[in-house]
Amino acid sequence: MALSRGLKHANRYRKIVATLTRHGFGYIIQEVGLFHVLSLPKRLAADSNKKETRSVGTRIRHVVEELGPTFIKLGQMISTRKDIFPPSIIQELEKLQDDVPPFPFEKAKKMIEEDMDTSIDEVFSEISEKPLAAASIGQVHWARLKTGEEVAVKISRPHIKEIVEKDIEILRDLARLLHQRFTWAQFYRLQDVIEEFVTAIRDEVDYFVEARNTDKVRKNMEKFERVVIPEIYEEFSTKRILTMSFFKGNKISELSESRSEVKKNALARSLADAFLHQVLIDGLFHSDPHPGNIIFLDEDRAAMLDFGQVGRLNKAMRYQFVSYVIAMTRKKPEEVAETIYDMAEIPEDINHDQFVDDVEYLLQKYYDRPFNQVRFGEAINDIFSMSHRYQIQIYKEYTLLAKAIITLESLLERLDPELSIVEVAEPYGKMLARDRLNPFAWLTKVGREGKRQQDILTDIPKELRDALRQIHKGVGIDVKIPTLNIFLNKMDKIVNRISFSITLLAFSIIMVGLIIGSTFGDQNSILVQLPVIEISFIVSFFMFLLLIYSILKSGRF
Ligand SMILES: Nc1ncnc2c1ncn2[C@@H]1O[C@H](COP(=O)(O)OP(=O)(O)OP(=O)(O)O)[C@@H](O)[C@H]1O
Repeated sequence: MALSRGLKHANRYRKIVATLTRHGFGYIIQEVGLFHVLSLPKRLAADSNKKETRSVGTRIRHVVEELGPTFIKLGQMISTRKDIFPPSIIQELEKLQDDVPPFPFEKAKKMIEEDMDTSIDEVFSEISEKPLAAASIGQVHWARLKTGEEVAVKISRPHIKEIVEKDIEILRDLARLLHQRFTWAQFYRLQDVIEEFVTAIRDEVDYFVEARNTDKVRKNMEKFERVVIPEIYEEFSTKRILTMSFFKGNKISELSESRSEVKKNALARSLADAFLHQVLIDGLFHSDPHPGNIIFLDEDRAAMLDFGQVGRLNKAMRYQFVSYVIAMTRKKPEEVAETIYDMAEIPEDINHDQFVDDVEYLLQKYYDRPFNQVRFGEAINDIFSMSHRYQIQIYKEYTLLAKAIITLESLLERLDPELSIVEVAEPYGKMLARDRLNPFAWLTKVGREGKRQQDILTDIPKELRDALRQIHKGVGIDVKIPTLNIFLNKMDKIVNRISFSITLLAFSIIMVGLIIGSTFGDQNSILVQLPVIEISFIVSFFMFLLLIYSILKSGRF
């Protein structure tokens, strides 16, 4: 299969192989047999044995820089996987910039006219020929709509989709070959990394995805006055063109002199607040809040840009993550390990005791410091990286979140070094815990589940009863069964009793919820509320057992 694809994209393959070889990775190409398959010149094979003095990280960076957008994006993604890759490689890949030379305005104009099916003057009354920024996937131009609004127009690089798709095929082949031949490729889960990357980059080259994400986040954040999200102009957006409201303001580097400490502190808090709301309440968050994606507007407002890549966490995952954070702040290694198990795929033969020891060792680093003085993202990530050594595969939603927290924290630190993201998170964590305890949420859930069980329990026997009644009446069958009537009546009773027990169970759970909800209410910190959740389940469970016991004991079944 690799061979046919190799031939299909032979030129691109040759370019990739030649670049890898030039930077000292020829031995890998030789090992997977590509020299032979691509009939590469002998000179390249000779090059592959050259002695290298540069570090592996530097050479990987040079390779991806030379191979263009797809590889630069891959390098950037790898640089965020501190849980998997060694620091020497991460540090080099973090240097990857994607300000690349812009493509000519004429090409941008052509794409706008093709996609809008009209002349550019019909869409914009003004558009700057020089882009505001040019990145590996696209570039951004300032423009004014005919209706007068200022907009930012993001236009993708010509043929970027085709380039990316071709590279994806090659990358998948290479990852598979490497996985077959090298244990390091298995250890770093290269094939999984590539698949994750494929999903991410396909989203990035399709601006409809970014438009949808931006729109959702904007709606979720409507109440936030201090953090704003661009409005998308759908009628002027396509897969290759994204038109959104333009924000005039400063980047963080331009901010330092012009604003007071108080304003900067307020900005830091608003940004942290907005981000944590996205993570813990909405479950849809900006996955890369780096300085280029934040524009500081008037006084104490900021805009968040670029929702090409977002993170998603469902309610259960949000709760898991909060539990993990709480276990860390409590500095309880055993609890941290248990919560990690809920956030990852774990090998069956994991050495639990040793893992807990290692967690404890890492937590030691933070023992003598209050948590508000700890770089929280780094702390989360330290444990994720150590987990990888135990072949624990943390789900990507959490690693993406850890990376986003690290990125945001380093930005916030420049605005307000005293701000603790954990402190800002506490009310949201409480809200999440309270939501779990909320008897009305339980009521809906239990009601829904109870109804489902009841339907199953009543439907199946009903069908059975109907069938038996048909037999009893002798429809189509000539046999009468005298005892069947007694059996059918008994069955009706069983069904009624089961329905009754489910109703009773639902009721008991709701009662426990109400009691606990009203007892603990608001006053307690989330740290106290969590065991309450466990207790409530235990109490419900015992009430259920009691119920079953009393039903059985009554002997009426
Ligand atoms: N709505 C906007 N208002 C003002 N400036 C904007 C807007 N959108 C983008 N920009 C400018 O363009 C730059 C690049 O935008 P954006 O990050 O969305 O592009 P990108 O192609 O996704 O880049 P990257 O791949 O680096 O994330 C921003 O840093 C900002 O300077």
